[in-house]
Parts: sequence; structure tokens; C-alpha cells
Amino acid sequence: MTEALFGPEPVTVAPGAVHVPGWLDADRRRDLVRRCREWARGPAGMRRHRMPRGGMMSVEMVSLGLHWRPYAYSATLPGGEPVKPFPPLLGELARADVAAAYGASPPEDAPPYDVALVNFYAAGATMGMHQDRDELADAPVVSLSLGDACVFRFGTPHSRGRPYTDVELRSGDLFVFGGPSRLAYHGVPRTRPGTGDPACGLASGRLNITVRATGLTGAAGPGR
Ligand SMILES: O=C(O)CCC(=O)C(=O)O
Ligand SMILES: [Fe+2]
Repeated sequence: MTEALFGPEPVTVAPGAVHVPGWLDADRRRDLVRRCREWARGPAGMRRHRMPRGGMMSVEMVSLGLHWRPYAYSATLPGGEPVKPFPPLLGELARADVAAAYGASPPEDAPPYDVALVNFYAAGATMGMHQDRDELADAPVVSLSLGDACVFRFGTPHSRGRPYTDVELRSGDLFVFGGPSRLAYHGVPRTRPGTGDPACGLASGRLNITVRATGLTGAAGPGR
């Protein structure tokens, strides 16, 4: 493996969209899985959202910093309970992730990372093609994958259909999408049960963490 010899090499999938295979080392993977388990616990734990047309999402998710539901952020959960705080560690990690993907740190005055969505894919769970467009800030979205591998479908900002690239995301991989790809359609048409990484502490299923800058937690936003 050249990765073992040279370390993780970024692969540009589309302008501003970079895949860094094998980015998280084993200690970081284990630590993130342990943290995800804490974040997943109730109260304010993982839930499946109903889509506007009535169907349920197959992915379970919890958000940190602000509550996300299709398709908006709010400062509290629907029952008024507080949202789990955004962990500073994820903000620091996201900045390091952007630097690893783009070869340059985000500018000092970049909008701060303030929200993370933690998704759990049990066997059979999928995510349809969508844009991440509920954020006001244009900072790149940072995505970290743990556990089972998946097919991550990455398209263009223009349509949920072709052209797109299918990227295999494995445990420890980083994917960053910003710039001209910030609003690209993307989704997870399948995971690959049994291809995971039991040493990271996840016996089955796939975890994905996306870290985002919403531009909403300043004075005027719902995070106030
Ligand atoms: O699970 C993934 O890799 C993608 C997740 C995603 O697109 C999202 O949470 O908006
Ligand atoms: Fe997304």
C-alpha cells in the first residue's frame, strides 16, 4: 500500500471536493466511535426524521450545536429540550481536516464550525441524493466515516442525477466538499455490511460525522 509508505494522499473528486482515504489513525477512530456512542445516548439522542413527504429516513441521527431536521436548524429540540453542545474538539478537527484535504488551513476569519451531524447507518440504511444547503456560511463541509464502508455518490450542484462519481468511503476516510462543490448533490446509495473496522469499537454499521459552519449561531441565529 502506498498509503502505508507515504501516508494519506488526497484525491480530488470534483473541484473543491477531496477524498483523503485512511486519514484518521486507529486511536482517533476509536476515540470518535466512543464519543459518537455518548452523543447517541438520550436524552437528545439519535432519532430518525420524517421527511416532508411523509417517509421516514432510514439513517438515525443526532446533531450537536444546533438541532437539524429536514430542512432547517433550530436552537432546541422539538420538545424544547436543549441540544447537545458542539464539542470544541470537532471544530479543531474540522480545521485540520480542511488543511489535510486542501493543503492550506482555512483563513483565520473563516466562519467557525459550530454544528455536527452524526449519522448511523444500520445494515440497509441509505441516504438519498441531497444538497447540504441549510447553512448560511459557505465553509466546506467536513465528513468523517467510521465502521462499514459505503458508496458515497458525489454529483454536481445542478442536479441529483448524472454526472456523478461513486467513491468508496471506508473507516477512517475524510471527505471535504467546499468551493464550487459546496452545494453539490450527494448521497449514500448503499453501505457494505461486514466490511467495517471492529477494532475501532463498532461491531457493525456505519457512522458518519459531518462538521459544518452554519453561520447561524451568532447574535441573530437560532443558536442564540
Ligand atoms: O453519510 C455520509 O457519508 C453523508 C452524510 C450526509 O450527506 C449528510 O449528513 O448530510
Ligand atoms: Fe449531506
